Amino acid sequence: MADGHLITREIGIDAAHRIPFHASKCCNLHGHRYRIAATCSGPLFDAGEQEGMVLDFGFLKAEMMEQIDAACDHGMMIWIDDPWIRSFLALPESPQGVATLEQYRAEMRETGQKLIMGPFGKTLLMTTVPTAENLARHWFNLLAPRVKARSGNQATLLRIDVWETPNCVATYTAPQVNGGSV
Ligand SMILES: Nc1nc2c(c(=O)[nH]1)N=C([C@H](O)[C@H](O)COP(=O)(O)OP(=O)(O)OP(=O)(O)O)CN2
Repeated sequence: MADGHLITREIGIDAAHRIPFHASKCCNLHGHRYRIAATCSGPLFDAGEQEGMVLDFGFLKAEMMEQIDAACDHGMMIWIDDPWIRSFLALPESPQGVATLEQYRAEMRETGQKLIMGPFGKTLLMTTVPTAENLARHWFNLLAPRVKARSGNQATLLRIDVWETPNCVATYTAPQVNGGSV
């Protein structure tokens, strides 16, 4: 970690989700005010508009809004294998319904998500159950290359913190911070 500098930017979104196999209330479709914080490290720019910065907070916000807010705010985040998926998407139990789901799955392979306007409005289909842990890892994977690109490869996304309630936070950290190999 170069020079000891860390920066953190936070955004908030309102979104609905459900945890299908949760034994208690969380299997119901319900909403949260999520708080999401992205922390980056890197050397300080020594010239130009970002002189003295790891990465302009404005650039980090713009990327978080594009990657997270645009896809999720005031929408539903639904697991593509949720047992209720056909109801959420109003898909018939027919070969055509099965084909539509297969098509979505194929389109989700690269990014782990697909945004659609479904019968209930903005719907983000996800390849994992939308727990706070999975959301933290998913958003980390989307943002990490954007942080690199915005900083000319100088800054590194270190962690994403996702508060599902004011009292519950899940954190995903970069592999080297976890002690694994990069
Ligand atoms: N490790 C995780 N545990 C739970 C998750 C999760 O994503 N990761 N999610 C849920 C539910 O979505 C639920 O909405 C939150 O659960 P809970 O903390 O029980 O909800 P409260 O309303 O009681 O939260 P307060 O902070 O006390 O208001 C469940 N578990």
